[in-house]
Amino acid sequence: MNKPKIAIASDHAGYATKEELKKFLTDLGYDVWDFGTHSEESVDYPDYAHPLAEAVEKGEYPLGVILCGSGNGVSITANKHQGVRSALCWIPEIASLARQHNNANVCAIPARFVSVPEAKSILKAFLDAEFEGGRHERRVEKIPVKK
Ligand SMILES: O=C(CO)[C@H](O)[C@H](O)[C@H](O)COP(=O)(O)O
Repeated sequence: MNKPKIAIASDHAGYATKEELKKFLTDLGYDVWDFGTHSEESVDYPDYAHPLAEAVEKGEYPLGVILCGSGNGVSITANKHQGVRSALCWIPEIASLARQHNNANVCAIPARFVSVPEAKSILKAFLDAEFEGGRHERRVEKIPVKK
């Protein structure tokens, strides 16, 4: 089966883990695009989370991975985009549920609170899970704010 293209981004707090996850994903056969940042120099997470979320929103990437210290800054930013469902994933079980029940398309990882091996396990769980549909489909369809 073809593996989906994956977008990845972080701020400075997530940079080191992002680099490890890029290698991990590439070794698993995924086609990965890095939206930055490209060093540990202090940056502002929206400058990286918005471009990734725009690309996911446009359908250029079906899935994204974003990292910052807590995972909250990047996730809050990404969720401002219609069609993006970013979930804060700190253990593999939550990552699986984010796909199975919420059809999350962006996995937000708190880089200052998980080790690199934990981050890999979280991401693998996210990627291996599938949306279950059914009652969850009805709920996910109710998420967007109706104008
Ligand atoms: O936005 C965040 C909090 O939700 C991220 O964890 C950032 O990475 C963090 O705020 C960066 O903090 P720093 O003190 O500027 O390194």
